[in-house]
Amino acid sequence: MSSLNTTQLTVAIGTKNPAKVHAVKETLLSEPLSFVSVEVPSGVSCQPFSEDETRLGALNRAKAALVEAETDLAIGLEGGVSETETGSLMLCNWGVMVDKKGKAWEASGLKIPVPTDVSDGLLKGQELGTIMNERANEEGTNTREGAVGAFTLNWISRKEMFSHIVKALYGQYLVEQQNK
Ligand SMILES: O=P(O)(O)OP(=O)(O)OP(=O)(O)OC[C@H]1O[C@@H](n2cnc3c(O)ncnc32)[C@H](O)[C@@H]1O
Ligand SMILES: [Mg+2]
Repeated sequence: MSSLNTTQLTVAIGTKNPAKVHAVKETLLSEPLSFVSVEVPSGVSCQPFSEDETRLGALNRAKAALVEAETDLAIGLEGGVSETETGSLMLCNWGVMVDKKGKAWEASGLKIPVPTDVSDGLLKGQELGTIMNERANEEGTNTREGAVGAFTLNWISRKEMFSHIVKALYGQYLVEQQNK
């Protein structure tokens, strides 16, 4: 595992959701980076319903956060669902990192089937966050363990899942710095 061999860089995170913010900060803790989190629009629907829409949401967040916070780099993370060929739903998650020169690095994360009782609600137009809160009988599950936590009995948390994406983004960024 390599590190960034340069002076301190600033990184914007395009959300205030702690599950995402902590995923970025904790994963990149040892790097010469400082972070700022900013609330930005995803530019897609509240409940993205395809890989492409989820990926675009992550890209839009990254671009908007870079402009808003005027940082060297920015990261956008977005959660959604995608439909399989047989009509069932999968949780899907995307991340995009951008720099000031307009370069972008992207990665998708874990995909896991959505149980039918949850997908029934999604297909009726309900948001995943709302369904998961009702199921758990508490608010804000999307800021903690998330749906992926509920579907795996917390063997994988939302933060951990996004952390994997952040590693993939940052690793690709480092490869490009090395090849310069
Ligand atoms: O504040 P932001 O960054 O928007 O955080 P969010 O939890 O709303 O996250 P997304 O916008 O990326 O997620 C899109 C939708 O999918 C829901 N969602 C996605 N993944 C989820 C998860 O693991 N647990 C609960 N809800 C999730 C979420 O509530 C939104 O309705
Ligand atoms: Mg959201």
